[in-house]
Amino acid sequence: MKGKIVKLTGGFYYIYTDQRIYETRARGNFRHSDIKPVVGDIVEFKYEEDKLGYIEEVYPRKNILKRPPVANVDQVLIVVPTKDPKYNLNLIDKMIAGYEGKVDILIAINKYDLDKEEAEKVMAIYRKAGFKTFMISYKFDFTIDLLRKYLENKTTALSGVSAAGKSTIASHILKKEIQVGDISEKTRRGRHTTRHTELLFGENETYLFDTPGFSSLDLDMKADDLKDRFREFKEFQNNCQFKDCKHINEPKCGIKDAVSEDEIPITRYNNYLSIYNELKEKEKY
Ligand SMILES: Nc1nc2c(ncn2[C@@H]2O[C@H](COP(=O)(O)OP(=O)(O)OP(=O)(O)O)[C@@H](O)[C@H]2O)c(=O)[nH]1
Ligand SMILES: [Zn+2]
Repeated sequence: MKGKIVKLTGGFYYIYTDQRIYETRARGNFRHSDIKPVVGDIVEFKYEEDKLGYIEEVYPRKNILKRPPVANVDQVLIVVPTKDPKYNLNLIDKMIAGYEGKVDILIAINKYDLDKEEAEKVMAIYRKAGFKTFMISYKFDFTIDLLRKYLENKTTALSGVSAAGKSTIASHILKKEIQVGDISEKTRRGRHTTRHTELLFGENETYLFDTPGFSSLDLDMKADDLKDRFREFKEFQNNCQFKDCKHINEPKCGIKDAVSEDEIPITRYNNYLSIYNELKEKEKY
């Protein structure tokens, strides 16, 4: 049978086909190959009534993301919490660099009810950098209604730190109940955390991957390629004196000029430098 993996938990895959979910274990070809089925994969599987099924084959993927580990995605929605926990722009820019060129990116500044001014500040940075950016809160329906339009007829992976509000957003977008965490006042950490990735769906062909949060990220790329993962650099790089300008120490750099003229957000440029250095450091070993 052919179906789509909608959930992976405890070594079992849950496969959806013909209005039914089948439980299987990954087996066969996979044991010794480096293809590991992930949520979102279209697979061929065997199943007999009252027996655990198994996956035989993974169909070619449109794409696959490392973080979160999902396949066949149209876009990612990066969820940035305004507060509780406060956003980390360095991590956001790293996430963006990881996705850029692979999959479309949307950004949602969440929990803006907690500090509207702060949320507007962050939104301005990403709008200026050229991203479709939303300011949302489940407390204001119209913000969710607007976002929903951009998620219809698409498969979207939610991505963001723990307690950013991914499950809350999924639940309001899909108008379904999904267990979400309480912020524990003491630790400021989400108490219920999503531990597995699951593909959820709602009206108008809206598919969402709710995924576990993460707090750090290892980028898999060369430091010298990082500049191509900052989309707003493109417009200004022709002003650089050197064709292979890294926009760091070179004289007459179009990117540095754009930063000082406030055409490129300074936080984006500073994070470019720090991620660049981190990648260079890794290349030494
Ligand atoms: N004030 C406010 N709180 C929110 C908002 N969205 C989510 N929260 C709260 O933030 C906490 C964490 O939300 P979750 O939806 O569990 O976060 P998550 O990103 O799914 O977290 P993980 O599953 O751990 O990755 C919960 O207590 C939510 O009620 C919002 O728009 N405003
Ligand atoms: Zn330059």
